[in-house]
Amino acid sequence: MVIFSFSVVRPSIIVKADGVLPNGITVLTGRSGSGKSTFIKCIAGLVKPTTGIIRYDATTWADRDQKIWVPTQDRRVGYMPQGNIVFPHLSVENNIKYSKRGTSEMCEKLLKRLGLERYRHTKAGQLSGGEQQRVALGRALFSKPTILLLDEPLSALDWTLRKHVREDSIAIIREWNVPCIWVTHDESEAEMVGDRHWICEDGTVIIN
Ligand SMILES: Nc1ncnc2c1ncn2[C@@H]1O[C@H](COP(=O)(O)OP(=O)(O)OP(=O)(O)O)[C@@H](O)[C@H]1O
Repeated sequence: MVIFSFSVVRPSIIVKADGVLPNGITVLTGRSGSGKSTFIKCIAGLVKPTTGIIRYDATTWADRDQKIWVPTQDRRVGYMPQGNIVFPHLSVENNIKYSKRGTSEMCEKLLKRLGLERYRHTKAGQLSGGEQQRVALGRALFSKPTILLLDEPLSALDWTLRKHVREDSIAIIREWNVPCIWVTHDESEAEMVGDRHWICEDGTVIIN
């Protein structure tokens, strides 16, 4: 279980969060610039909080007072950033195996579950947007991460693809039973995706 109580001071905003991430899918919404990405980057180990702590079960990932900082590669988080989500010149299989943390068996299972078996040797850049999204999800799930952090996972897709990829992604996340934060600024998506809904308002993550 991830427990956090931290702040990040930015020139434009102070991002603050205090809570516990439960199992299931937690949707995080909020206006552009409200601090959503900064929040999940702190959990992922990509941004250092200015003050406070982040713990995963008995392990401290960050503690500013004690000067503890566990880098992202040692947290085993599945992080899917906004924007360019695949390595276009690598094959689908090598994209999924990029972290080298999982097993070949795990990769096979993901290729099958994500409907990507026939593309395993295809360069990821040659796939459609929805297929690339599934490759990125596979990469994030490879090695069964402790938590999954998805930053606007459907934003690159057109409306017709969104529904399909959204439903597929939710089903796979639930099957893999990994706690997930799903960031979106689309309110209708928020209603359809999560078990609970957190809101980021002017930097403060409001936990329900
Ligand atoms: N590395 C950085 N250095 C300084 N300021 C930053 C940095 N990263 C983000 N910020 C600022 O912090 C604020 C919050 O940014 P963040 O990306 O977390 O917002 P967001 O809610 O995810 O926005 P969006 O929905 O547009 O992606 C913004 O004002 C942004 O300009």
